[in-house]
Amino acid sequence: MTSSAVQIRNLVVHRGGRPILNDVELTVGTGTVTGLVGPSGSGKTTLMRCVVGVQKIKSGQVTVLGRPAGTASLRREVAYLTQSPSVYADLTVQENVRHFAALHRKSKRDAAAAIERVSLGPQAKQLVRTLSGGQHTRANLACALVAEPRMLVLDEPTVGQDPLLRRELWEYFHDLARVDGVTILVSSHVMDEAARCDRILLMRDGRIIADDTPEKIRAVTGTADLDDAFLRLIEAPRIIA
Ligand SMILES: Nc1ncnc2c1ncn2[C@@H]1O[C@H](COP(=O)(O)OP(=O)(O)OP(=O)(O)O)[C@@H](O)[C@H]1O
Repeated sequence: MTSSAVQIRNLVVHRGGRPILNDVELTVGTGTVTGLVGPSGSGKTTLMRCVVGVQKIKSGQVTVLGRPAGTASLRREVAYLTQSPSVYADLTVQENVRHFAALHRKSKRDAAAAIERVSLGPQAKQLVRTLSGGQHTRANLACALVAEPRMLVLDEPTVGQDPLLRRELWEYFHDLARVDGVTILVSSHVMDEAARCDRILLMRDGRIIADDTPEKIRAVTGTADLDDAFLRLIEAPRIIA
């Protein structure tokens, strides 16, 4: 039986007095990898913040793993990787990951495994502030992974990563989904990454304007290339409600 990890109904969010999400409806199946794409400012981060439960909403419902988003018990089950890394700059990678491991009652071995997962073994004893941008993001990811969350919400996790690491991270995300049933919601600006998702949500002006598999999105727009497909959808005449 496929259950849903996320259910969003009639979600409206205003920020700075302006509507940012407009009546978003969404169901995300458990153990799937869903990609969130769309122009800068279209509302991807805001939608992810709603799922994590850190965004004030104007109206609607957001249910995550059967509970209202933001419920205290979800903090251990939903990990959120933001665009601004939240690891401690003056601690080493290992100290950071061990700290998050302890918060989630995980062992030092779990911490070491998470560090290996993101290929930071050689930098384990390095202070976070001396890491490169891509390494910094991976240190943050290791801190999220060590909790073994049931849901991972990742805001552009592969920014600054080289192609080999990007591929490894995506393979790992898919393993987590398929093998462990982890639900993954991930934003990206890179279309070849979006193509790796089971399903793509394309946002424009705070609405989901396309929601399908990469193959179907290509077919519907009559293009072989996802970049072109998205441009066609983004540039299509706006629907007047
Ligand atoms: N604190 C805030 N106050 C007012 N407006 C905000 C605030 N945070 C975000 N916004 C606005 O909300 C809109 C959506 O922002 P959001 O960060 O969700 O977009 P995004 O699709 O994730 O963009 P990007 O791809 O550039 O990260 C933008 O127009 C942004 O300027």
